[in-house]
Amino acid sequence: MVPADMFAHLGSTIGGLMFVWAIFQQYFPYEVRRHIEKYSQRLVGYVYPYIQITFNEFTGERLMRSEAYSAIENYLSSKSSTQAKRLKADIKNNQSLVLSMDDHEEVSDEFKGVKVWWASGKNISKQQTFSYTPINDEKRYYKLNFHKGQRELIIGPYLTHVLKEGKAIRVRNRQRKLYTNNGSHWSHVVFEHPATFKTLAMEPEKKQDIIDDLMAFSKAEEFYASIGRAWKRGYLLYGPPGTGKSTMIAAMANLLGYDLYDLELTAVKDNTELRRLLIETSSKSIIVIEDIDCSLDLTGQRRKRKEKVEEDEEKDPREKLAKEERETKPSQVTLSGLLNFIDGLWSACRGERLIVFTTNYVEKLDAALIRKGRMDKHIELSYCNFESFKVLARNYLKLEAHHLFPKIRGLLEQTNMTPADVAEHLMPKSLAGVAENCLHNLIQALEQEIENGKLKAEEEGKEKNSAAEEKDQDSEASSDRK
Ligand SMILES: Nc1ncnc2c1ncn2[C@@H]1O[C@H](COP(=O)(O)OP(=O)(O)OP(=O)(O)O)[C@@H](O)[C@H]1O
Ligand SMILES: [Mg+2]
Repeated sequence: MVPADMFAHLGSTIGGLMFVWAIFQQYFPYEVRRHIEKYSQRLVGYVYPYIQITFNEFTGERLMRSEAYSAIENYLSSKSSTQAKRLKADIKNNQSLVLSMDDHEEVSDEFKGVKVWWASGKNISKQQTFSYTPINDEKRYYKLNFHKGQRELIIGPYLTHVLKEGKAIRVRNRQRKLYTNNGSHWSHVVFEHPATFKTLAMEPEKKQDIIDDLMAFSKAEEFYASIGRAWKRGYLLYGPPGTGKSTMIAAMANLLGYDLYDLELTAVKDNTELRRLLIETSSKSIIVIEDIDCSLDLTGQRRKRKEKVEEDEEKDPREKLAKEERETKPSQVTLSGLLNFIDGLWSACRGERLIVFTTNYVEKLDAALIRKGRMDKHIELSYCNFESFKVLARNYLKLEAHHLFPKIRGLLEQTNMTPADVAEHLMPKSLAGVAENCLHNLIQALEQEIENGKLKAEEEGKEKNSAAEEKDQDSEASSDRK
């Protein structure tokens, strides 16, 4: 047969088939057609060894976006970017580019040595509706294909794994927020502090210990549930101003991917308001109360009460706290209110919460406030030592070692300078700032500090001497009078 004839033949065959199909559709009763489709699918089912699950984007009345669908989308995004040939790009949360596979793409995945395939697709519904706003009538879905021998593994553990991982990815990618309370309401801004534990200047072992503690906490949901405790942990950060307390809180939030709630106690009217604010905090958050010693003179309040109620010391401490609460003015947050919330309130709330207190004067704080169980971990941030200096030099000057380091080490041991001050001197003063100049600046400043320290000590010594002399003279005079 010549090619032209062949095409003519093929054309007429196709035409014939289409004609038969049209007749079939039009004249075969619906019932018969349905039966034929049903049995042909069953027949395919006997020979075709794969199982298919469909996850639609919208479930129910198309109002709710399926949680499973978005979890799968997140889960597949990393696989799509390496496997799929056609990708869709989108910027989510104003943050990073998120890639997902385009319609009718397929990617494979492996779970415990079993291979599965994911395909994306869409149905376009032909329904005609009239509306002022255009309705997107595309219904997207993901289809999961796997061998029927693996049914149990895939439907059980694998799908659980996909959904859990997908949700975790969403949490990691979400945009985090910094909340501050404006009276009794939280308002928020996007949290984008760049601090990390890597750039935080402190002794490496101490730093690692804190990181381990945080990571263990964030993974300990089951443990906390099993011992019957609320999933929370309290940190107390203390040290002089400029030693990195606020910086460390930002680093914690960045490490764990938590939101930050900066609670300004002085702006809270009373305990009811405090309770409302705390209940409104979401899970995966760090609640920060800065300068706890300055907030509302909490310690003073308690001490005064203590003196008053000294006589009924043997009574139940809970009663004492309640009494104290009654006695204080209604327009104030009390220490007992705060303690109660830290202790008990969150048992009723799901999800993990860190609560961080900072102070410059740990010795001023009431022992009840910082006992273990309330503040589980006490972290001291202190003056800059050589280990911390090395971190700063690495951050600011990209220096690992330098011939001036030993000298700086010696000077740091003789004086107290905060990391904030050291960092200030390592800041290049001009764009062309040379590392060596910065180090010289620092050395100068340190020597100046040491000099100042000596002068101060001398003066204090003199004052002491003269005071002692005066005292001597006074006592001599009084003994003379006698
Ligand atoms: N340990 C540190 N590591 C890195 N940078 C630090 C450190 N300590 C201080 N800094 C720098 O100094 C600045 C001030 O530090 P920060 O605000 O964290 O101090 P603070 O301890 O919270 O002080 P305050 O008690 O006054 O609130 C920060 O911007 C940071 O750049
Ligand atoms: Mg601070």
